Amino acid sequence: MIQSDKGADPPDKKDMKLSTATNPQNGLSQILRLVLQELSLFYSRDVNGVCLLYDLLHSPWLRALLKIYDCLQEFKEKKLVPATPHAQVLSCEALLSAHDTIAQKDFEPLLPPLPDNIPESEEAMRIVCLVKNQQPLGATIKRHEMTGDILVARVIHGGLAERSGLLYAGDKLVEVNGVSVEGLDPEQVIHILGMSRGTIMFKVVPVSDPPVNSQKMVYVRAMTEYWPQEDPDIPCMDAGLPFQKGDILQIVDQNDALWWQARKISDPATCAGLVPSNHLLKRKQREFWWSQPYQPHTCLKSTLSISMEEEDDMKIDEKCVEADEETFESEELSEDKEEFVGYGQKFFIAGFRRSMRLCRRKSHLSPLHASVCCTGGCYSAVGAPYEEVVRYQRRPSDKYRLIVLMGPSGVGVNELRRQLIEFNPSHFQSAVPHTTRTKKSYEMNGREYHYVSKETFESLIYSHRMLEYGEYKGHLYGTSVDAVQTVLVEGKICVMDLEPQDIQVVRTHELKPYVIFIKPSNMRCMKQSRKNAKIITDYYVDMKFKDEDLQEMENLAQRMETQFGQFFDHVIVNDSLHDACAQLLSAIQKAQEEPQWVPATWISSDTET
Ligand SMILES: Nc1ncnc2c1ncn2[C@@H]1O[C@H](COP(=O)(O)OP(=O)(O)OP(=O)(O)O)[C@@H](O)[C@H]1O
Repeated sequence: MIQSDKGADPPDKKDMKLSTATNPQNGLSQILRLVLQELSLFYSRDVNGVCLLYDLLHSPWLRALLKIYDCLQEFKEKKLVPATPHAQVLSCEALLSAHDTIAQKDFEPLLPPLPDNIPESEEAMRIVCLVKNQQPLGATIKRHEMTGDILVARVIHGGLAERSGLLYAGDKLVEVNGVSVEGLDPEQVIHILGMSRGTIMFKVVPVSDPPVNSQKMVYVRAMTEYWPQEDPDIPCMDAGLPFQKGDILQIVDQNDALWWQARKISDPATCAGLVPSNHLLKRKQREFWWSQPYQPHTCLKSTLSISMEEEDDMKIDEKCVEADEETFESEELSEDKEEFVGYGQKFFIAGFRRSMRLCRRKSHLSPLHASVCCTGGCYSAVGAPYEEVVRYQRRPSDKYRLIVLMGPSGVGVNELRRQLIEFNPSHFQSAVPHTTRTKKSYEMNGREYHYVSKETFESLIYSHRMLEYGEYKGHLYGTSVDAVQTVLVEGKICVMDLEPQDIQVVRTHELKPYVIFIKPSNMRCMKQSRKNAKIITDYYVDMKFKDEDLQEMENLAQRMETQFGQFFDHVIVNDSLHDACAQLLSAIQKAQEEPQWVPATWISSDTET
């Protein structure tokens, strides 16, 4: 304890030396020495508290501490050198030799030698303990048809069993939690497993050649949907992976010819699930197709172009009858009058002929057209169920990807396209369509249309150079690949609208289309947002949308999504025009600048050329 002692001797000079004996550069000792000197002047005068402070600073423990401090300081300033010149080499060698001694040591338990009289049929067993948590074990079992053995049928990628690295497809199950599975049905074994809590112990006879998955990862786009709950053939319903049209799947295992293992890229953390192989799904599609009542050309094209064409005719008549006074005042659109919507703008925009889409839908389907279109329309019924895809990032030197807009008539495809081009005409452009009708006095070849003969037009169709076309009032109209290429070669983004059944024609490595589906929002919102919008038909302009028109638009949008949803890269709901435009701009930018999934054939074709 440190105490103040008024009767203590006055400070003597020897003590001071102790402090000065320390390194003169040592600031701490120097300060202490000066403080003590100062205090000593007041010591004899017994100024309040001075004795206490003096004794404190003069105490032996403080001086001892200072001594230690000084020694350390001295030691710090000395440069340390190894005891021997080869100390570093020696220490390295010592470390390596320690490592070798430990590494050579056999840590396996010493087992007694095997007895000589083991029967040859005796099988090696493996005991596997898995701790069951919330997730499934990730393995399926089956009974061997001949022997009745219970075997591990497959181990699901990313599941508990696979992560343990101890269970393989083909392993024979002998016991589960000490219960022999001999003679049991797989369902009974599943029941035992279901009742188990915590750690589950399997006794298995390991398969002689554990399967090795050497296949490369493949990514596919699902061209159809699949619901394991509705598939009586799936080996294990719980292990099934449901998917919808357009989902991108990572195929992680194709060892089984019938059932692959896959994961959705939108959900990479989950363990894989069972999906039918390409071959099996194709067979299922075919069986389903044949089981349906006969419908000549079930594709959307036929319903739109033949039956809907007639429906549309009727509806237009009805609309004429039901139209209110305001509508009756609208003028009939003569062929010569403002045929091009493009003329009303600040500058001329090609490819915006009034009712261009309507004319395509209402056109009488020529036999030529019917024969070509059906391949695309019927494709989804029995086409490839999976399409291999790869990530594609457009390089700055590459041409822009073609932007395709599609949606039910009246949803606003043309409005959005027009707004986009008006927003930046030097960046976005439409392709100039072809026609077989004669040029009018105010038109220019290559501006409104490319005016060609019927023979030329038909040869373009037969050589697959027409992306879409239709017949209207005896004339052919359409957009060619070359017209689109002209825009792309100029370094601009070509934006075109297309009927869904023509989609296969544009899906080429040459154009690498990015398809945006424009969708109506719900009826309530549509009624509100289309309050002042006008339907443009080839009979009347300025006719308001009626509830039936909006309902028809919604129904058609649903049919398009059901039948062609797998081809849509992006979906925009056109409720507020301003928001839809903003979304369109951002989607187009992403399509051109960010990596996207595209058919693998588009990229391999690139390398070939
Ligand atoms: N979000 C919207 N809000 C209000 N009106 C809209 C909206 N989108 C489009 N419209 C209007 O709806 C009408 C039909 O649009 P548009 O002509 O673009 O349809 P479309 O999809 O091209 O169909 P079609 O090819 O049959 O003409 C136009 O008058 C357009 O201005």
